[in-house]
Amino acid sequence: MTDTIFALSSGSPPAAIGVIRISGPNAVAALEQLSGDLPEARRAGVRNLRDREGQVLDRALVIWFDGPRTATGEDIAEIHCHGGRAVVSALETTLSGVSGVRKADPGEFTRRAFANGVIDLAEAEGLADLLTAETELQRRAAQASAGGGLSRKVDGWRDRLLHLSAQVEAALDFSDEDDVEALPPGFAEQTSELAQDIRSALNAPRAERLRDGIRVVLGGPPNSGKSSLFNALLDEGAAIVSAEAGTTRDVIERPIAFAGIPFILVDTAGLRESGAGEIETIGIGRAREEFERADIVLWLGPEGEGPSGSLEVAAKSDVAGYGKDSAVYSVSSATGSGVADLISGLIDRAQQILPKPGLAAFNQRQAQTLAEALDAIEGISVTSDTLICGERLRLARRALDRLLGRHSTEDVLDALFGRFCIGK
Ligand SMILES: Nc1nc2c(ncn2[C@@H]2O[C@H](COP(=O)(O)OP(=O)(O)OP(=O)(O)O)[C@@H](O)[C@H]2O)c(=O)[nH]1
Ligand SMILES: [K+]
Ligand SMILES: [Mg+2]
Repeated sequence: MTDTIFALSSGSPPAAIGVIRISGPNAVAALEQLSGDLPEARRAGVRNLRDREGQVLDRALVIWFDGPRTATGEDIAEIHCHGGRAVVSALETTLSGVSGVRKADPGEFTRRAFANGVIDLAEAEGLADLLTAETELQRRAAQASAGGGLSRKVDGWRDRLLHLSAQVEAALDFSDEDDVEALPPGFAEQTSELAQDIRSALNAPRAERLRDGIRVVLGGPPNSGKSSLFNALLDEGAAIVSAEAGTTRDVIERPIAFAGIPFILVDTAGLRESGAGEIETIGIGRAREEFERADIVLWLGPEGEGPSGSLEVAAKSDVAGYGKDSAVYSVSSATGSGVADLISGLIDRAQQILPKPGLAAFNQRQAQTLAEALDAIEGISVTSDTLICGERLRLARRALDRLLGRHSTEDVLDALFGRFCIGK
């Protein structure tokens, strides 16, 4: 029989309330051992919870849900107790003493939900992202995946593949009669439309872009005002600023959200050909590496001398700076003027790079399986052998099934569910 698992699903104690979740065949019996009797299913009730000696451990709200119409697909019981460390620990000890009941591994509740078909793999991934979401944009994208938006899209493609397969089957059935395996008119078009839809989804930004944030690297010669601008954008004194050329020698990065969009600001050592000491020279090498990794480079140096594609910023606008004609942004970290405009500019750029707000975006793993599906579909042409068409459609469908976790391997599952904390 399946183990019954439990865990503190709320934040770590001490807290006002602690929620202990129990899931599995013995969940309801385990709760009843502590509470003596139970309210009706799906109705909350207040009960004294006792240990095996009959000592009252806490007076708490209890509720239970009969499976399979639950979050895990199993029977679930919940204890909403006082969130003190000792209260929670006494209840956990008592629960551990109930036979067939043990503490849950990280992500085990969600893994059961997946195993019992309550959610598919794409929804589980969305849920993992939702729990780690730190900005509004991350939350909305994760919500869309967790809510099944992405799965519905993939299911739609899968239905279209099934429809195409049916046409191939029909063509094969008739083929002995006149030796012509004619695919119906429209087959080629439907196939290429489907390929086009999947291709455009693949060309859209990946979900990881949202998770990792947009990397904005500040570059320029020593003393061009990079660290000062870095601090002004962060609104804190994270980086050392001084009149001495070569103040910043290492790469400093800080995450920040503008308009709910996650950014990583990166301050670098000023670039110079000579006069730099050993440590600064290493820093300059690192700065150049950062330019390669950057999504956006803000160039504070002389016009046209920055890495290609960088945004020209005229810094120190309160005093004579480089006086760049082509500077898109003119800022003064000393007075703050132009900083808000620069931030809006960063937001605009980020929106072009990131998935559209509220739309579920495919992550790297999902994109990989989508690319396999696309590859199989692209190999189909009207001139191909009908049997080969059928096989390719089947391969494409298998890839989409893997995306949704219908044929997932243990390592994929371990990697995903390991991302969850205990209690989820
Ligand atoms: N007036 C004025 N001075 C500024 C402004 N920004 C920076 N400075 C001054 O310029 C000098 C260099 O500033 P930093 O921010 O350290 O320059 P940096 O580019 O980080 O320099 P390195 O780390 O050495 O490469 C300091 O004395 C700052 O006070 C500004 O907007 N206006
Ligand atoms: K400096
Ligand atoms: Mg600096």
